[in-house]
Amino acid sequence: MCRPEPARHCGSMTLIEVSDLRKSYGGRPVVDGVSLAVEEGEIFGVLGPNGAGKTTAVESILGLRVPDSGTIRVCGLDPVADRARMTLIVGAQLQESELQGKLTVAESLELFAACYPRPADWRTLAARLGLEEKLHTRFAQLSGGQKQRLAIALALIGSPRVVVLDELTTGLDPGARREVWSLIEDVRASGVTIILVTHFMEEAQRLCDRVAIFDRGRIAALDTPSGLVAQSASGTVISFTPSRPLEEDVLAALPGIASLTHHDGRVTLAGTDETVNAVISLLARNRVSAHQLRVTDSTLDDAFLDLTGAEA
Ligand SMILES: Nc1ncnc2c1ncn2[C@@H]1O[C@H](COP(=O)(O)OP(=O)(O)OP(=O)(O)O)[C@@H](O)[C@H]1O
Repeated sequence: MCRPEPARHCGSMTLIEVSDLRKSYGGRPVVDGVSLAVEEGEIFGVLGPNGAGKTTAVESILGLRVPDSGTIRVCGLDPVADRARMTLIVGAQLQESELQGKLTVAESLELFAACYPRPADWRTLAARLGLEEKLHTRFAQLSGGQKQRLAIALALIGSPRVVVLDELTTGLDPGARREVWSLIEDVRASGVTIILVTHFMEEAQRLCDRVAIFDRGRIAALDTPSGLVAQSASGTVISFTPSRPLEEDVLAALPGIASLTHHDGRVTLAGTDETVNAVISLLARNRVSAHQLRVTDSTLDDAFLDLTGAEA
């Protein structure tokens, strides 16, 4: 069995291996041949539009759903056949986790700690997650952010080697979301491998070492956040209002150009760095000045949109 190891060894060892995973509901494939590998110590992001199969895939990795076919190994264990040993290695915060409303934070932590042979010290964990002041508050009285912190604490109580966080920050205000992000970074720094299912591009960009973009049950792309952005068809966008009109066919022939639009006298071109340089030379050659010149790089949002056709 894998033993917990405190240091971060990103890329040193494959901890989770999924090969050709398939799952259908009512004859409709919702996970359709997914293969991926998660390395020890990384934060692996799972993104995708609603219904793309993210939760089905992740809950299959946890052994909570039985795949139709394919293989999954977590630290060498089969999540379904080795369910008991899996629970000692993997912690999870799942979508819409709810606790009995009358349980206090301390009671919940104590109760969950009692389920594991080598639990983390729940008081230390509560302090680390900023729940010290709330130990005697009932679950029903906690704010959304405090409930999420408790969910992270409960996912970590068994000293897991891998933790799965599904839509951890949905429903949180931007301040609470940022606080949870730094908690996740602390958890990663302590050597825990994290699978993070999220709808927030900023969250994925900030936290994830690699991201799999799911679309209709398949992985549409798998790369680092910056690798995905580089794959985006939008590339670099330059927009400006020229002091006098430029010839359409000259603009359309610029190197690396992916798209050209005009709106209210404003020209917008998507392309590459080469396109931007060519636009600047063209303007200079023709003694045309550019008002409100803006150059922006595409973001993970653009990559998501290009790859799935859906708004993040
Ligand atoms: N137990 C089930 N029975 C029938 N259909 C299901 C079941 N679980 C999921 N589905 C269907 O499978 C598809 C994928 O669902 P899943 O929850 O895995 O998607 P998701 O990518 O996590 O979506 P979201 O971002 O909305 O959480 C959806 O169309 C869903 O309705």
